[in-house]
Amino acid sequence: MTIKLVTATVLPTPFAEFRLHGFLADNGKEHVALTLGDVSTDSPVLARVHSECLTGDALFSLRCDCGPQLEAAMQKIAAEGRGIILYLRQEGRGIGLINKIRAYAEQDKGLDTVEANEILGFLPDLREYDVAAEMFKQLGVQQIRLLTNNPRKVTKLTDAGINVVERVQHRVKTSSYNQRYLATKADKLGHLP
Ligand SMILES: Nc1nc2c(ncn2[C@@H]2O[C@H](COP(=O)(O)OP(=O)(O)OP(=O)(O)O)[C@@H](O)[C@H]2O)c(=O)[nH]1
Ligand SMILES: [Zn+2]
Repeated sequence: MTIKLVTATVLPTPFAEFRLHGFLADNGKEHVALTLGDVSTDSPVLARVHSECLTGDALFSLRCDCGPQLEAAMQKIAAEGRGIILYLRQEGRGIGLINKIRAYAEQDKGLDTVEANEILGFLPDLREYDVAAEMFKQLGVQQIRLLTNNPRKVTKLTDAGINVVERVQHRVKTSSYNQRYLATKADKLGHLP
């Protein structure tokens, strides 16, 4: 897998004026990184590795906690004045948008998120993080403090060669709609409460 940093620009947001870096991978996928401040010094950088969730990030879905997690990451980084968000295009834990909608339809019939993936013939989580390691490297990021509740993500990023020096809890408010989704993450996917 090779990925190239193609271009960068300023991205003003309600939280801070970030820098937006556009990457193109050799499989045609386009990924982005948002940075604030100088992330290339050796002091550990507050970081979020966020997997695309169109429904949660853009359509305000209450089925998951992705949108509020993205917003909270931007706020926390703005408050520190330094940090990075990798926005990776691995929708639906890697199964893609249409398959995620299929999985939601199975969940409507009573399955949990893991069972729904399995009935469609997918492993529960197909995400890969080599691309993240390469993006951090190209932006000069040496050590990160990772915003996540997912210890498997820490392991996978470490295996991909990223120096995760700290896990920073990244819990957001829950609702009645995403309670089962969060419970399944804790029970079956090893997420911390
Ligand atoms: N297959 C599938 N993917 C889902 C479902 N709900 C959310 N997702 C995807 O899950 C991804 C986010 O992963 P999560 O498991 O919520 O969280 P995480 O990134 O592992 O851990 P955190 O860092 O704590 O957020 C996004 O790509 C979502 O599109 C679902 O029901 N089925
Ligand atoms: Zn989501």
